[in-house]
Amino acid sequence: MIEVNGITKKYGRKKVLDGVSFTAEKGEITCLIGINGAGKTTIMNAIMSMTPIKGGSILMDGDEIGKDSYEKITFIPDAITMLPQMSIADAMQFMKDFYKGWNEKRADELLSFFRLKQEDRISSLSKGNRAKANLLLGLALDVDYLLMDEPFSGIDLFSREQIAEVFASHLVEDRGVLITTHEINDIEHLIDKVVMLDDGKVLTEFRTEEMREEEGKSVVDVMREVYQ
Ligand SMILES: Nc1ncnc2c1ncn2[C@@H]1O[C@H](COP(=O)(O)OP(=O)(O)OP(=O)(O)O)[C@@H](O)[C@H]1O
Repeated sequence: MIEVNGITKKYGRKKVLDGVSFTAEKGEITCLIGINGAGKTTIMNAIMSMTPIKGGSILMDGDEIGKDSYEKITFIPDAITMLPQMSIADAMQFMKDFYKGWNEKRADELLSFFRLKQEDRISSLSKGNRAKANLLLGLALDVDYLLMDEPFSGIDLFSREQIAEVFASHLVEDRGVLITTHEINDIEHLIDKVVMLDDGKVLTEFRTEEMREEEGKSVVDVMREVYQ
């Protein structure tokens, strides 16, 4: 489990995270929802130790996050970080050379699942295929937790559906997924837990099934109540 306990972050005098706490369990998809500037990316960066936090703590499976955590977690940013002149095959080879946890079998499976061609250059890919290649590179790593920043951002309906399908498949298996998204409609049925943020604070945190069964509300219903 990833436990975020009361983290605080300031940029200059501006408090961008103000005592944020939530948990993300293994085997579940947890979704961070919030309007632009709510603090979603800053939380992801804090979990990956890419930005220092001022107060609070972040634990993974009971231990404070540190350099050993990188064996267990990966961050898939909203844009592919590979050089444009690389082919998908080059990018996969790069990952294989640099990451112990590269799972070649899963990478090949993802390649055919997304119908990507190894020989295609990153620069020649459509936005949707670039997002899929980006996901492939992260999902093929044998880690327990996957952090994904806006995997659906700016891509067409069919690509979004295909990406959503991967979340429901064995390719994610029993790993813990923490995702930020605005495109809640495509994955609402797949999400186990929602954390709604505004202005650096958690407004509400709930399990989607409980919300549906006990209050008869969808995630979008709760979003309307909370943000409007
Ligand atoms: N390097 C930085 N320097 C100063 N302020 C920053 C920096 N990075 C982020 N911020 C501010 O921190 C706040 C939270 O930003 P963050 O990117 O985490 O939000 P977000 O919820 O991910 O937004 P978006 O949906 O637009 O990606 C915003 O007000 C942003 O302007």
